Amino acid sequence: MEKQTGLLLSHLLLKNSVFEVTLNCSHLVWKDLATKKKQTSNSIHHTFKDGSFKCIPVSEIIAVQETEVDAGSKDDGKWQKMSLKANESYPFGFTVSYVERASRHCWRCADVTFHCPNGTLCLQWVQTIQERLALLTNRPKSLLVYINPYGGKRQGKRIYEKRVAPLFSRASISTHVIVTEYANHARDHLRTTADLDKYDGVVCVGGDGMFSEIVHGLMARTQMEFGVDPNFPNAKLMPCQLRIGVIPAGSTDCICYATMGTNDPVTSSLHIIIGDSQPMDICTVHHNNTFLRYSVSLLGYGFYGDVLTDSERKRWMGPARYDISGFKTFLTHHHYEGTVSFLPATNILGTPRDKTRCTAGCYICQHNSQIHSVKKLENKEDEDISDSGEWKVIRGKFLAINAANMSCACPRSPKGLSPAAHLADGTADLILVRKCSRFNFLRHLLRHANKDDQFDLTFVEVHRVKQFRFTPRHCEGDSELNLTESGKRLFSHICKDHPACGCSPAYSNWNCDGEILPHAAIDVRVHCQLIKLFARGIEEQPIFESFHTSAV
Ligand SMILES: Nc1ncnc2c1ncn2[C@@H]1O[C@H](COP(=O)(O)OP(=O)(O)OP(=O)(O)O)[C@@H](O)[C@H]1O
Repeated sequence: MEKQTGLLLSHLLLKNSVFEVTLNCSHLVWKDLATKKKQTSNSIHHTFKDGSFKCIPVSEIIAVQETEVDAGSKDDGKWQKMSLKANESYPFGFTVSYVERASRHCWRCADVTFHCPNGTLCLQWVQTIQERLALLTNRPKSLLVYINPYGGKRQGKRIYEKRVAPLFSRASISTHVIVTEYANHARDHLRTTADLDKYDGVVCVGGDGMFSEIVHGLMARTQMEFGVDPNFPNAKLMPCQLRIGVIPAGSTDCICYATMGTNDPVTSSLHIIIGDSQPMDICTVHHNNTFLRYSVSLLGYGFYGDVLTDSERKRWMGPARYDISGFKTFLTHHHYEGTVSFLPATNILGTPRDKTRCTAGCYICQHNSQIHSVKKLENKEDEDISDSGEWKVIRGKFLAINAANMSCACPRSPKGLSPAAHLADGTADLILVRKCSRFNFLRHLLRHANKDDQFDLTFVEVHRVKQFRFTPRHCEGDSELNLTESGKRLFSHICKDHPACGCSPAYSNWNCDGEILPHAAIDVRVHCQLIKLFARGIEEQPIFESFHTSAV
């Protein structure tokens, strides 16, 4: 065995074979000595699959610990077949737990147990790997965890206890767990009493609503600490320091799909453990210079507002309520009149019609956020916003007005509302679906799930924006309308209560990340990278296929 500048190289026993095991600053590699010759001549993928060669980044090692050699025989039947001689020659063992990629962006925690000829060597391996892990300062050591026991199928507590807590414990992460007792419990605790200095991150176990609670709590706390008044629409909001982890246990889990490509609790846990970091933009929503809410994923007026309003009355149905309310809202086919004004995002990379997607290490997010940072440093952030000449105004009748801060992909809509939207580029995609026939609207909706472009329709337009405003017609300074205002409001309620009525109500509600806003007239502004998640964006392909050759 040699140890040179942080590198270990040993011949260790793995199952029945002797492997050459090496550790350098960035990778742990093991090769079956018996098949080493074959590896150099054959396809590396083949040798990878048969277990005779493996290379893992140190950054994806979860933990390492000494192992009772006898324990190995319980794990793997093949071990028992090992010759007595080999067993006697390698009486010490250590187990490395690491991230392994499964299908559909899912990650698993895999274990490999190496057997050593002596205790000193075994200890040296364990200590050296632990030293390397200790150098990874991005990993959380202490987490504050909120569990919503009523999200989704009410499995939050069970998911955490059975699938997440054991992984945190294996990675030696300490946790303080709070099971929420009422809606907004987590938000209020974070905003006021939580001792945030004690933690390296906040984890929520629940759905998108629970994530939104955490964002609101952390954002409120951060702005309070820095003396920023969020009621001021042009306030320069301060970014939250603590990263947020999301363990999916909700109905839609849009945030997990957008940031990890799956809603698998183990995958989320592993992203948290290895300390991944994915910045995200946040929208502020104001009404008449009063702060209403933050939005992270979707703001939807018209169709998506009506679906949410209806589905909230059907909470008892569980996740099925979205399909039923969606179908019902589609049939009612209401349109809404109003004015949309927006500030297009200019001088940046990317458009909503791009074929490229926001993926792990997204170049567009990096590039555009740099432009934002430079403007911020030069205090020129508001230059384009104050230039009223750049604002565009569209007045009309709309079936839906959506602002997507991310693709909003989920199993119901695999491409998402805006497939090319970015998580952290400082913009949102504003999608306007004008009044059209029910058939045409169905064509648009169906295109969210097939290969056709949902924006390539005459009644649909999409704009990448930094800021937008919506004023429903009944709120516009129109004297004729003002006279009939109260009558229209009453009329709209009658229509909403009786969906069979053919006419459209005067106004819809805004669906803000699954919450109904109390006002239809809103001002929205995108803030670049205000929060960070324990995630890395969706990986395009299993990275082991690209890194293994250089690492060997
Ligand atoms: N103990 C609790 N009792 C009642 N409501 C709660 C509790 N804890 C959290 N909530 C609220 O429940 C709402 C829904 O929770 P959550 O987002 O976890 O699940 P969901 O709505 O089923 O999933 P999704 O948001 O992904 O559709 C949230 O808005 C949250 O504020």
